[in-house]
Amino acid sequence: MSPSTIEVASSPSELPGYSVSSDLAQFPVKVMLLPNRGRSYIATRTIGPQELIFVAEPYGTTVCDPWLNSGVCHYCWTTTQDRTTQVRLPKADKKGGRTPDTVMVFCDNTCLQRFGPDIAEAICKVEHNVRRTWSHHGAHLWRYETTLTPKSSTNAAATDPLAGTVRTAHGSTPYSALVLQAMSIAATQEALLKLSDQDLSNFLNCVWDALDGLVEQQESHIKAQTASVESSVAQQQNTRKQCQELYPKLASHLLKGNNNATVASRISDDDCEIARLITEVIYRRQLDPRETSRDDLCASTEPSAASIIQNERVNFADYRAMQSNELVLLRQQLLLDMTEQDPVHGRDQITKDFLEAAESHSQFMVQWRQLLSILPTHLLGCFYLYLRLRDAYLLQFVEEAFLDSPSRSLAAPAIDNTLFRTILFGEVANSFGIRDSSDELLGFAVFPRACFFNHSCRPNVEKRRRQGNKAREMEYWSTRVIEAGEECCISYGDISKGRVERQQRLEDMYFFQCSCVRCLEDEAIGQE
Ligand SMILES: C[S@@+](CC[C@H](N)C(=O)[O-])C[C@H]1O[C@@H](n2cnc3c(N)ncnc32)[C@H](O)[C@@H]1O
Repeated sequence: MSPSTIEVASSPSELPGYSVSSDLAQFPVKVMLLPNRGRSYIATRTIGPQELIFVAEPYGTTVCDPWLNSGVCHYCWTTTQDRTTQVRLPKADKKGGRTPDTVMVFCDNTCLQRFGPDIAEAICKVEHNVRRTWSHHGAHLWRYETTLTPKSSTNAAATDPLAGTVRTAHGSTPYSALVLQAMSIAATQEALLKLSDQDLSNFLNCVWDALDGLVEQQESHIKAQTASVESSVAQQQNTRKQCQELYPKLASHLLKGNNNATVASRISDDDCEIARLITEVIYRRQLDPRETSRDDLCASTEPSAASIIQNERVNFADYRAMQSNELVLLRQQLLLDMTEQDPVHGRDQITKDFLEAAESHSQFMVQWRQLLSILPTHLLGCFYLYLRLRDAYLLQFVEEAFLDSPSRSLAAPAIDNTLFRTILFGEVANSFGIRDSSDELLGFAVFPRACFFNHSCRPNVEKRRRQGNKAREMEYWSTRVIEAGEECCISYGDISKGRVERQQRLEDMYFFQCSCVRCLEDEAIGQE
């Protein structure tokens, strides 16, 4: 068995079906691989000062929580207080129900149409479910298929429904085997830190695949019930209730211990922001026919297909091509966990919660909890976010299955750990903050094709938001003459400090050691 892998290409042209579009070809830059700096934009000709050299459109966006209700447009990020033109979603129930909390605001219907009304509606539904408080109330409604086995069981995989098998490309693997495989790669935090990228990646694939297998097995029972044509009203209600309880129960069971304690609502505003961005990306990908028929399109000789590829707008292949920061983030968080008791993140309390394994009832759960005990708190937070999203999507799936008339809205999205990790760890250190004229952070967005701009503490390119109806896009302007073949760099934030402070900030926030010309010069003359 080999665990799933995340596809990270070293150059976009290595991706199947990925071609730099004619849109990109019009700009005087191209992507090249540079020693120790990865891929970067290089000038293809001499660029004059104050030239527009690149325009990027976002693929995933989110407005920060404090601004949700304030009139910041989810499409163009301008602020409008004109309630006569504003569109606020979700819309109030026509039957006169409670006015729902605003999740998205658009300047007007034009901005909504440009964003995509279906996607906006779907994001609002997901947000509603993501914010649902998890508690153990009513958890008895969820019953595992078989009786849980006692602690002494030696053949957990055969008898414990939570220790079943995971479907992989190479057949079925017991969850317990995946957990043991992860433990054989690293059984302590110190060992984890010493792993090569490849081994750490294998380790993470085992852990995430085991989690996926566990939740998919449980979800499949509910999905099977919704598929049953003869399901009576009573059965439907029961399925809905079971669905409502599945994820709180699983989270409690898998991440905290089966002690019937309340599963605290762990979702924070930050998590909701990222959940909205992930959902937008998932829906944009789902609506993109190239994602499902990319190979067919590439093979087709139809002019229409060829022109889609040629003129393609930013798409999920671009997103997938971004550098994933999963491994560096894990190492950073692990070090943080090991070196300091972090009162801000409540490490002690969370660890205690997660490791409350008093009621371990199977060999598998003992091993699973051992594995959890070495993972950084941050990763456990990612598990929670993942379960939250799967919960929200499952609720939507069940609601749709029982609708009397087919819904006009988008179908509940599908998600697995590979897709989730690609989106989440692609966003980390790759998204751009969106600020207003007074430098207030309004939200953030991922511009996949702009992610090839490397950083320099003496940049020759600056980014500006476009104006008017293109305000969602980002422009990149040269700040001086750039010679043909020269690297085009922006700055990743504040470059006003001394070398040591600048480099420390880049390492903490963006996980790399800056080797820009200014840093090298500063270092050569001993400038701190
Ligand atoms: C947004 S990405 C830029 C594109 C990236 N080079 C790639 O191949 O995908 C940021 C990453 O590029 C590299 N990078 C950017 N600026 C750099 C610099 N000044 N010195 C060294 N590495 C840099 C680091 O690996 C950083 O994590």
